[in-house]
Amino acid sequence: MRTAAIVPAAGRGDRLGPGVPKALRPLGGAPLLVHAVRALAQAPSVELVVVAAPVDDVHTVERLLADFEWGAEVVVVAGGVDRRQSVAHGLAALPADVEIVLVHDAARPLAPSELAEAVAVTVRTRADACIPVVPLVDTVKQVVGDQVVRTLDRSQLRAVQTPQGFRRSVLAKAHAWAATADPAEVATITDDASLVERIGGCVVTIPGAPEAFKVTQPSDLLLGEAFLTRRRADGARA
Ligand SMILES: Nc1ccn([C@@H]2O[C@H](COP(=O)(O)OP(=O)(O)OP(=O)(O)O)[C@@H](O)[C@H]2O)c(=O)n1
Ligand SMILES: C[C@](O)(CO)[C@H](O)COP(=O)(O)O
Repeated sequence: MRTAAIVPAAGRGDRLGPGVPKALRPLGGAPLLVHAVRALAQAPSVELVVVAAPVDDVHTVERLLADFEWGAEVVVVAGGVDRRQSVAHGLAALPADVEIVLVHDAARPLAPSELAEAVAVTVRTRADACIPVVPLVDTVKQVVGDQVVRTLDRSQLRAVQTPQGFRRSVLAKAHAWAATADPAEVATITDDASLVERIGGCVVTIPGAPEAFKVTQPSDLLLGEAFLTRRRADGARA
């Protein structure tokens, strides 16, 4: 089954602070987007990577990505006004013969290619949709204003990462629902798996990876540099 990956990369990175769009900010000497595309292209199942770039930066991103040998076809499309629409633009650009789709944030640059492959294999062999998850390490409370309403049972909660994987038909149906549903409801939905849940689809989980953390605020770049330093040291020893 032909597998492709969509990389939503059109966000501004407001929480990271002023600067170029987040996907183009450097980590260990290369833009976040380059790390993310490299990991996907190195996953054996992935034959095509579609990047949804900021509308004003499509040509910049095309030129940036053309400088590398990827081992998979890489194409760039214009992103949308939010993450969901960027993924929808990527979906619209997929060739008809793609049957499995990974969706992976450019903002998770260090997710291992082994994780992408594990997600793809899970969808190929036993699921309509698969997401990597990690347990919560903090106690979690529901709060209104500054008042605690209740403490949640964290043993049943998981933090969700990307790449998320889907049968293409299921992801397309979920996005078609979102395109016609109440915009207020859709605006509360923050990942593709939630869209699939919303149409009654079954989503399975596999263990995520610490390296698949999301770069959201400035301290996350420090964490990323530390992971890269360790990765390079491990590579030099091997
Ligand atoms: N219109 C948008 C908004 C977000 N994204 C992508 O969705 C992923 C997850 O979004 P997030 O981490 O929230 O990125 P930003 O929207 O850039 O961050 P912020 O909310 O701080 O501006 C990122 O890879 C981002 O580039 C996208 O493709 N198109
Ligand atoms: C898709 C995601 O990374 C899964 O955890 C997350 O929902 C993106 O959230 P953001 O607020 O758009 O960064």
